[in-house]
Amino acid sequence: MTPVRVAIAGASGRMGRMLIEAALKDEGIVLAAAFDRPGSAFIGRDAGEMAGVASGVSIVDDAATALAAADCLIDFTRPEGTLHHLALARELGKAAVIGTTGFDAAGKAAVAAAAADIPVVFAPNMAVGVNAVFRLLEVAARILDQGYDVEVIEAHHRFKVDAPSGTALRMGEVVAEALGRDLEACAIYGREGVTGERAAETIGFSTIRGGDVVGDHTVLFAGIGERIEITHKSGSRMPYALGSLRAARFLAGRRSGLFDMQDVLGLR
Ligand SMILES: NC(=O)C1=CN([C@@H]2O[C@H](COP(=O)(O)OP(=O)(O)OC[C@H]3O[C@@H](n4cnc5c(N)ncnc54)[C@H](OP(=O)(O)O)[C@@H]3O)[C@@H](O)[C@H]2O)C=CC1
Ligand SMILES: O=C(O)C1=N[C@H](C(=O)O)C[C@H](O)C1
Repeated sequence: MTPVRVAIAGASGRMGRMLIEAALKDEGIVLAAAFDRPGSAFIGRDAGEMAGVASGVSIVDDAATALAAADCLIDFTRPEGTLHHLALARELGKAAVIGTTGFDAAGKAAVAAAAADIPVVFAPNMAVGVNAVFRLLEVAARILDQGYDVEVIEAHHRFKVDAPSGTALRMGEVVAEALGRDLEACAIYGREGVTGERAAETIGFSTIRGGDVVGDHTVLFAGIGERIEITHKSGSRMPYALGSLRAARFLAGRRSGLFDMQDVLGLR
């Protein structure tokens, strides 16, 4: 199969570096370009430098030039950056894999609109294990639909800027959907003061931030006399990177459409 040429946004970021390392080891992928924001101290440096490899690809600051050299954008930056890069990908007719989290409703709608013209994988977590957990949660929620309080607890490193994590929110959506609830109406984000007793239909979210925690997620189903916890713990960012490259290969040859990792993994 022809290798997929990828352009990696946010090349010097935690995920950007991991994606570059993974792309350089993957025979089905060509690192066509890596880019960062204008003014970044990393512009002009070899993209493989941080992985200890000479890639021959310099980090550039011109997203359009980077995308022109590629088949697929891979973007783990911030919502405003991603939407800018996605608009360029749309103009140039390139595919996009988006891992960025923290979008508001308008941002999500903009991603969906772009997918009318180009193929897009948009997922808050690219790791295979987390996507397996989404399915386990569906099953658990259907069985534990009476008498169990649902709480989503997540922990991440001190540098993370959005909360709850995109993964925690998706876990809440999966459980809410399985229980026939509307997450927007039933979510409780943190508690403080005299809150009163817990309302049965709510889904609670708790966020921990500290140190270098890569990403831990637990969904707790708490009943009277027993508790069930479904937990995923990330020990490395590599599973996110490998899932993203799998997503880039999945998009090859597709003309348009909005997909997530459940599609990529054939779990629908
Ligand atoms: N879907 C998934 O599987 C995963 C998703 N994520 C998500 O990916 C995103 C990035 O995470 P992480 O790599 O840890 O973050 P980092 O802060 O380490 O990296 C972000 C990168 O994006 C760049 N950037 C920031 N803002 C903009 C902008 N407005 N325009 C262009 N580039 C920008 C940064 O450049 P600069 O340094 O100049 O600011 C940096 O290179 C987050 O939303 C996170 O939640 C993370 C892991 C897995
Ligand atoms: O910012 C991170 O690090 C992560 N973000 C994603 C999220 O918000 O769910 C995925 C993973 O948990 C790591």
